[in-house]
Amino acid sequence: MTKVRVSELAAEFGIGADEVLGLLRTMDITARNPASVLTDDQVARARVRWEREKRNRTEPVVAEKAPAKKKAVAKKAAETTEAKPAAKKKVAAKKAAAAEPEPAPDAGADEPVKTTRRRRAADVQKAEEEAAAAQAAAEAAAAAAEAERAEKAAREAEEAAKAAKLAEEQAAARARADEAERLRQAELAAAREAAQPAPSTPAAEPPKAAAPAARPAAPDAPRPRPVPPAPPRPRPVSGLNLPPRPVASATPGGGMGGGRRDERGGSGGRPGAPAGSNFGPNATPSSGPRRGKKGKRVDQEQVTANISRTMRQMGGATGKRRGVRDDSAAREELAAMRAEIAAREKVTIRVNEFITVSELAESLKVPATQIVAFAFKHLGLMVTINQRMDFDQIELIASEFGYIAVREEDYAASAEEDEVKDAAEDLKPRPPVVTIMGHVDHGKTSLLDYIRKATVVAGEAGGITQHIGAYHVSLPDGRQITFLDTPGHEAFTAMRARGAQVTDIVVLVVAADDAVMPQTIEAISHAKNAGVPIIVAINKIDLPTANAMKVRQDLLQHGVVLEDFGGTTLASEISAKKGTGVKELLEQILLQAEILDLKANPDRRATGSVVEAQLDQGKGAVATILVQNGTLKVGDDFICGLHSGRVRALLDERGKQVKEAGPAVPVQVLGLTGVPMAGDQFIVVADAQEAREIAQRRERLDREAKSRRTAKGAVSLEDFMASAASGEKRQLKLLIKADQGGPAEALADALQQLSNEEVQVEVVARAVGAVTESDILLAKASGAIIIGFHVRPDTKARAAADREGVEIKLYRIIYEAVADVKAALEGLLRPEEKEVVFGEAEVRETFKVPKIGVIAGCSVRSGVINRQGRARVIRDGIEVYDGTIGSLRRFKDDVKEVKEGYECGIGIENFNDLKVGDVIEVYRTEEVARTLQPASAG
Ligand SMILES: Nc1nc2c(ncn2[C@@H]2O[C@H](COP(=O)(O)OP(=O)(O)OP(=O)(O)O)[C@@H](O)[C@H]2O)c(=O)[nH]1
Repeated sequence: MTKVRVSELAAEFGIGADEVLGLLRTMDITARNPASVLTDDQVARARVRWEREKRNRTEPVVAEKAPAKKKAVAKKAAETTEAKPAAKKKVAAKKAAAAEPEPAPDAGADEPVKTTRRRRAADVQKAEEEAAAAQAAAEAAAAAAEAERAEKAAREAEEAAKAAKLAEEQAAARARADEAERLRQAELAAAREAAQPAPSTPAAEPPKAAAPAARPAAPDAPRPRPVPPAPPRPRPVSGLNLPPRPVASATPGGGMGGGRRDERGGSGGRPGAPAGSNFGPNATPSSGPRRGKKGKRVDQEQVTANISRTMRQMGGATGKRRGVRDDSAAREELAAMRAEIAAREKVTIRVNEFITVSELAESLKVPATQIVAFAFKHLGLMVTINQRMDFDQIELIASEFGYIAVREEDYAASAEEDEVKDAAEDLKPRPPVVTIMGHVDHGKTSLLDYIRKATVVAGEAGGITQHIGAYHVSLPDGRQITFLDTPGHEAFTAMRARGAQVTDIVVLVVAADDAVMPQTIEAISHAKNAGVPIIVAINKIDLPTANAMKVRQDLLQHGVVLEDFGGTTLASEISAKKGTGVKELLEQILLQAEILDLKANPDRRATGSVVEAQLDQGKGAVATILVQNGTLKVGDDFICGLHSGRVRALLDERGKQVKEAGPAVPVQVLGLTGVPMAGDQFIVVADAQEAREIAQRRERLDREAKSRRTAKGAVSLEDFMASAASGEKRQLKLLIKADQGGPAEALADALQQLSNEEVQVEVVARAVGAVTESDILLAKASGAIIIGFHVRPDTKARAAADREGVEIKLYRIIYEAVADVKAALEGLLRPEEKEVVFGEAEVRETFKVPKIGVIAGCSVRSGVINRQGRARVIRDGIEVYDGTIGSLRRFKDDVKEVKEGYECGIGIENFNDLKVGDVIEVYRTEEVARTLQPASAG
């Protein structure tokens, strides 16, 4: 970890250390003084925040320029009218007042004005009352003359408009739209003014803060007599928080600007366009229900709505007198806007939050390595190619590469379902939902297993037998906790990526004989980003090398302040192996849950999230749903991701049928029309027809979104050869998985060295472990081929590879892998040896048979175990032996084959190290004549 002090960060940002300390405070990062040392994670977060802060700071500056310009225009208009008869001057002053942007505190209001405003604040109430009285009295007197005056004022306003013509021409098309609206407001204001009493009352005196633009028109010019110094703006309007009409007239483009003001970095911005739409009280309302917190993202609908509103406004303001000229102005305006939208569309990328670096790279059409380098250099973030990023980071990176990132909702799910708010009295306490995270081998699985076994209530038939991705346990006192049985951050982020925030508490497992490791840090930042409290489980304290204090101190370095150090994070010292301290850990979880005051309403239609889903040969599509609110019952119609259905049956984690499941209870749901994705929302609806319609709509939206994405197809070595033969310069991307780190590196090096001027080998990722589904997805996204060395794909990965068309090449000798890739590079691929897997059996028990060796009592998981085939033994996804079957028996009989679902005894020739849990895969190899396939498109 590099040490970065606050003062160094301040120097890097070019601001004071105090300011950095302030920034850190807003991010809940404790740093006492400029010499305080920050962790890498904190530095990275501070950089991201500062980048955002910097942008926010620069935007108002740009915005302020426009008001200044407007002010000048208004002043000019006022000055022009100054020379004209006095009656006109009044209108000009009025107009100038109307044209003056709202002197919002951030719009650069000068200090005296502020002081005046403060001084007057106390008088406001009184003045208001007086003004109201005066206005009421005057209204009666002025009513008769009102119509005549209004007409006159309208004529004057037209004159004023002519006077402002010069200014209008200088302004851009947008300014013209503003002007039209301003004119309309001027007419209204003039009419209103006509109804006001002529003499100034204390209340009628315009406050300087409210109408500063009136001043340039008034000060030195001798006031022409016939017209009394009529108040440009009546005080009641400005003094109170009433809808500030004249100010509103100053920024009719606020709405327009709302849709256009995202021109960060100047993209698409036109000179003279009033960028000032992000100031003034009406700027925000006019920007509509914008998603996201910053309100500066492009919103196509918003822009379109603004165009039509501008058209309406222009039509309303022009009337017959200005019809012809403004019609063409409107057309011009519209054409300019359309061009602008089209230009912006070109640099707009639509992304789902939490897309991976490689997906982002694909959208930005740059190599992923550039993004990795940029994130490291400028944001201080160490990202890997398949790491997911949050929207702020995506937005920053996209803007660096000249794109505007727009958040794309998955299937606009929320808009469709009516959000029923629960009354406080309907809410009842619910169990907490816990996810266990931590570094590899720190003991997550062991802890989950121990809890699962230890907390099974005595007498519960069979205990927890099914792995359904989640289970809930009852403590002796009846309190319950739900555990998501998918340890690791991937499941957590994958669910968050789809908008499902199901976890209430994260248990962070750190091995006491190790230290805080990269994945521990990652887990901390995942939990913090999601705003989920952490409980630390310091594991393996039974080991003599355990040093719990070191773990505590390490965690402090990473912003996790345990209770012992005066923080709020709870921690337990446990041994997942022996069960020591696990009870205390569960107590802490329940304590934390009490603090969180978790509640849900069980008496409503259920909503939940998909934890896991798969296609079961017997049951069809099956999904584990964690009910988040309401109660799910058999027979309920529902919509789930892109699918709909009716609950046919509900199964709990013991495989038992249940009739219903309440909040925070996980259940397996049967009756889906398709397999949803983890994190998909599950919503019970009143009407089956409605569910089907929503599902169809979502499917269409999903298809559209998919086709928008520039998906790259999967490649195979054959494809690569074909294109190599056609003479294209190509890149062969590889994803390497090996049983150990050393061979992975060695293989990567050896393969990369095959690159030459015409062809290049790029290793997109190398890692240790079995080939998993996420490897397939990464390979698909980056157009890579998977090279497995001494590892096997699991069943899910194999299915995914078939589905996605990703090629997996498995090797046991580095030389063979290198030779194959080399042959592919040279366009000389040897006939392919294709492997056909007959079936898989899982070892349930082992027996030592004298003179024969170890026989494994197995259950055939899939396919057929065939005596003729070769057998390989797989332990934890890693191949440990490859040989032939020595004996295959069912009961006492030797058999040729055993089918799925049956039990049998298997002996492997010359291999006695079979263990419970091993998988025996039986296969045969075939030599297949190589065919060149056309490149498949995604
Ligand atoms: N001595 C001791 N060993 C433990 C304890 N908890 C886990 N282990 C061992 O640590 C190793 C890793 O434990 P796992 O539970 O598989 O760790 P994990 O974090 O789930 O690992 P991954 O699934 O690979 O991420 C296993 O060999 C466990 O037996 C413990 O409390 N004490």
